[in-house]
Amino acid sequence: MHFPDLPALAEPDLAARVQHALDHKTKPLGALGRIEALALQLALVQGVERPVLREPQLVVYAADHGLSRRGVSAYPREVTPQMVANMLAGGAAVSVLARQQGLRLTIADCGVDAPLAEGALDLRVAAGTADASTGPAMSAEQARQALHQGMALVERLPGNALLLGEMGIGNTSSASLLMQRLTGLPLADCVGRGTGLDDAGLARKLAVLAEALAANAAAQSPLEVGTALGGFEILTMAGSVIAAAAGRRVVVVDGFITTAAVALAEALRPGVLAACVFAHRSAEGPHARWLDRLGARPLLDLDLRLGEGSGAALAWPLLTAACALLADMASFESAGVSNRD
Ligand SMILES: Cc1cc2ncn([C@H]3O[C@H](COP(=O)(O)O)[C@@H](O)[C@H]3O)c2cc1C
Ligand SMILES: O=C(O)c1cccnc1
Repeated sequence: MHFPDLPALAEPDLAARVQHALDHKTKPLGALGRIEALALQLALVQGVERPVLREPQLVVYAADHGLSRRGVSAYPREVTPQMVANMLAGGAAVSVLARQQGLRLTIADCGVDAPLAEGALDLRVAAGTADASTGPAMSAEQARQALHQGMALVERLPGNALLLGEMGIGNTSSASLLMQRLTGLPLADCVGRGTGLDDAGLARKLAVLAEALAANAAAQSPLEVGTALGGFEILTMAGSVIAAAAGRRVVVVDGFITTAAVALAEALRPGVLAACVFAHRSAEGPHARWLDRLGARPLLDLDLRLGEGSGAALAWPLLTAACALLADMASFESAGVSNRD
């Protein structure tokens, strides 16, 4: 499988110029804290001293999972198409936030187990994955198709920012399985309550996911692991992350499931992480641990555990603020403010 080359984002000269500009703004040195680091990252992603964010695209990647028939979620499988309809009708949390933040919202059906909803983008691979507790979730060909469609989608979208969202009952299970295989941590450290499982539900989820690991132990490479344990929405998203990073777009990562897509993308095409801004630390138990492993420091910590791209949308104004401050704040010199010695 061929993935595009990534631009070299670590340009020491550019980084030094942007840091110099930030250091000479009218504020105590470093006083805008992580907003300064964010501005620098956005400059490096775009390869310019003054990054400008244009036509941000929030894409919700939706699909069903064979595992959702095994009692791994607190909610039934039918919720996936129902929520897709709700998103398209404007009533989901992500619909409200996208509207409020001026983000264009695309609902990409990557493999929902229902007919294509009117208004959804058709990236359907199949009507849900196979049950990963008994074998691979998808075929190698399906994995390739999902990755390709994710890359092609980004190449068609305008703008220079991709905000990741997802919908798919059971997809915290797929994300947990990917986390286990990509980090090597014990399964129990990779599994959370998802939509709100109780203790008995969590124990059941753990047992089913242990079966899935055993059934797919032969998968070795990142592509094989994604094929065996992924979902169509997660692989499509991973393809989009690679294409976005290759095209110098910033990727705004949401919660646990989108982190799975980004971690898989990083395993497939090392370097994509440099283009990723992690919006928030999800309340899904293992998310904090995975972020640590990735060396990622999320912007927000709001106890969100929704997905859909809701956290990415909530963090969006911080990115636009970082660009505005870098572009428009006066320097000590231009404003005639005395700098420290
Ligand atoms: C009404 C509803 C709206 C949602 N929006 C996002 N999710 C989130 O919950 C699902 C993952 O959790 P699990 O693995 O436990 O099924 C995903 O669809 C995710 O986007 C929702 C879940 C529900 C029930
Ligand atoms: O962190 C997330 O994205 C998440 C957590 C629980 C359920 N759905 C999504």
